Amino acid sequence: MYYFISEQYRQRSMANRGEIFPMRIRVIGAPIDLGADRRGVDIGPRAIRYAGLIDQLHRLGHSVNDVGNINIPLPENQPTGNPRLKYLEPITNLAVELSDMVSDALQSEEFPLILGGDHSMSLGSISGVARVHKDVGVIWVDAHADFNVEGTTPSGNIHGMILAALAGIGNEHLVNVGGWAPKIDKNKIVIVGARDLDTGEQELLRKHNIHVFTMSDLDRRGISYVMQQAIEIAGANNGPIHLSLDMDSLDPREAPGVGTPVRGGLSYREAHFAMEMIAETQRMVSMDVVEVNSILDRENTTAQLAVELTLSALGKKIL
Ligand SMILES: NC(=[NH2+])NCCC[C@H](N)C(=O)O
Ligand SMILES: [Mn+2]
Ligand SMILES: [Mn+2]
Repeated sequence: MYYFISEQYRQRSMANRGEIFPMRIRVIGAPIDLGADRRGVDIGPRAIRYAGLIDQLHRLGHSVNDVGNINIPLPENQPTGNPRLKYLEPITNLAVELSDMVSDALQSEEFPLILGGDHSMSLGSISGVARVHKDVGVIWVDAHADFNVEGTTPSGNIHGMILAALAGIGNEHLVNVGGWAPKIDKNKIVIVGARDLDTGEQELLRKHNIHVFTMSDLDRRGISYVMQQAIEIAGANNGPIHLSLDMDSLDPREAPGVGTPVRGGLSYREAHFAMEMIAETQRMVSMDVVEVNSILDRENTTAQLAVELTLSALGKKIL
């Protein structure tokens, strides 16, 4: 079975050598940092644009509609609320707004590219995609699983709970954002690059049989095998795929500008190849790039890498 699919990919990528599939891309900035402890991811969308995102997408042959950033309230002006679910209210408010923006982009036949911000913004982006593509699967590339709930979180930071919420697990306000749940079929969720899971989170992942490819799996099987499997699971029956790229999936030597760095991550080439494989499928319908923390970054390196990886995911090839 998987030989058949890999043969298909091979032929498709051969056929497209040197050409890209031109798309209309709608760029949406979600400079939220309420889901994480470290201030600095709120500059992420600006840093990614500054690193040349729009211009390079144009050069690749795409057309781009950059609608700017969503307004996010400052943490200083917000009550923290429940310490196990910090800033729940403004985070769910943003999710509703972003969800509308993302489904609107898709209805206008534009590809939503959402720039974070911390990973809590994916509650909105993925809800918006799932409203239009009911069968969408998610490839979550991350050092973390973001599968905590109120009772397992070590930090109270909601960015560590978002994937569980999308699968219908956790606090009802997070789970039912927009008035419906679950957003994603948990059998179509795949985590790639995991290496820092909390104890209660591990139990939840096992209990719900979530597909997780850890860094050990990657060492054992290689990025090509892992991504092939990830694409088959998230994109079952040739279905649509959403990619959520947390920049802390990369090794901190490549991506120092993230709030929660963990050693032993994806290499530069592994990350690019993963993106290239997703591009080859031509089934990605939307993408998030999150957790670029400019205060911790070195000369915008992480934002530049975010741009490079986005280009690979959107069709850039070496030859
Ligand atoms: N999107 C992220 N960077 N998440 C980090 C989560 C870290 C930790 N597991 C927590 O729940 O607090
Ligand atoms: Mn994350
Ligand atoms: Mn992470």
